[in-house]
Amino acid sequence: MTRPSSRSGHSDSTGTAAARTARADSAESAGSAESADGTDSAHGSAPVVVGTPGSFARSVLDERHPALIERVRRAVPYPPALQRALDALLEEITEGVVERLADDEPGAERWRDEPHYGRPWADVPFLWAESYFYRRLLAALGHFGPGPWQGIDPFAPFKEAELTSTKVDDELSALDRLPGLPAAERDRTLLLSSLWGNRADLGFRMSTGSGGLAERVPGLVVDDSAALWGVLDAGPPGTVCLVADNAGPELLPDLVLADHLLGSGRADTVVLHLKPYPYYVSDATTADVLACLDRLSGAAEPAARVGARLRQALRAGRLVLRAHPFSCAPHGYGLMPADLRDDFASATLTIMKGDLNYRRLVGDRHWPATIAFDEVTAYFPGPVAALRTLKCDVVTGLPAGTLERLHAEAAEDPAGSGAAWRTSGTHALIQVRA
Ligand SMILES: O=P(O)(O)OC[C@@]1(O)O[C@H](CO)[C@@H](O)[C@@H]1O
Repeated sequence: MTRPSSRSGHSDSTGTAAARTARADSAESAGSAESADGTDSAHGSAPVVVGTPGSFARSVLDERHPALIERVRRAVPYPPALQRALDALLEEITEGVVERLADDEPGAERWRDEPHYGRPWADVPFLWAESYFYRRLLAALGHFGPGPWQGIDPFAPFKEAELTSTKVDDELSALDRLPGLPAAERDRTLLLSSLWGNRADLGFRMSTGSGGLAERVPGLVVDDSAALWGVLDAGPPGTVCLVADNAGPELLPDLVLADHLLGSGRADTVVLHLKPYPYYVSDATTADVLACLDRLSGAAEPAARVGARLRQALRAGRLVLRAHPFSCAPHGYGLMPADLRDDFASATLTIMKGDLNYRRLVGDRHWPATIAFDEVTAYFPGPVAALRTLKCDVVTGLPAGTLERLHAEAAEDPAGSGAAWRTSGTHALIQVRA
């Protein structure tokens, strides 16, 4: 069942978007350390990712976005007027320049002063272009209404197919092996399940050999998990902010991890940050959390018990859902508004899930892969961890030896593109700045 998501748009509580972007751009053009996304670095700022010909970003703009329009068109029987709006968007992103939202589009005023209109989509910051593409797609499909398509999630068919697959039942049944594990192994298993869930395949299987977690560990290029638990165990339980990424196969292990943090005394409150509207195809909204709770409650034990505890935690205010408009903003967290900054500053730890949140956390830039994670997250107002499978060019905090090994492996792989480890989802990282 697809629950209509709430009506909202990208609000900007730090003055107009243009003022922020102009300030950041001028800072960047002045060569100061502050970058267009607010991330500071002693190294100054690396080049912002744009759709350079032949780049991964360009393949997303030229191939993935047009393909997504066709997937959405096939999955939902939209009427002729919305089909025509999809046609117009497809033509614009493949042959045109960035156009404004229509003046009568709900929330258009928050995008009006952005500085990228009239430029080719490939020339503007990739993070901005992707975010704006999804906002334009929802506009084309009447998501913000008024009208019969208001609140309809165009990606619901894809999310539903993932969540109802029998593979999820198999994975959830593996939870029955958790109670028998030593506490430290339970911690590790649930953390790795949440991490690899970002690869959109549940990782509860604790067994080695069958593609279980042990087999995936070689793809872990940075593992700061000990530091993560160290932050959580350093004092009395407080608030953990879990910034969610994808729904279904990623959100389920994220929710199980949240239940574990609450149940093992690592957190007295978990604030689950969601998207206020459908975004990047599978990003999780409140409707997706409710669908996951239904899925858990309908599964065999112990998954059903986890679902019941999470429902109780929601009712008791120990699990809090948050859908801040900035979660769908086309900027890095370096430009986050004050209220969101306060959330993260007051948390024992903020856990950022997934590739997009990583890009927004460190800054969507071609950083040297070995630049310290602490350095590019120095602006962040509290302890922060990233759990992410690598699905784009941006990476930081790699030990030099690891980078050399990855380059050597890529060079030996005749089929490889030389940088597949950066974008294929086969590698992952757990990074912490305490
Ligand atoms: O945040 P997620 O879901 O882990 O990954 C999202 C993402 O990898 O998909 C896009 C390519 O389609 C990237 O630009 C973006 O970072």
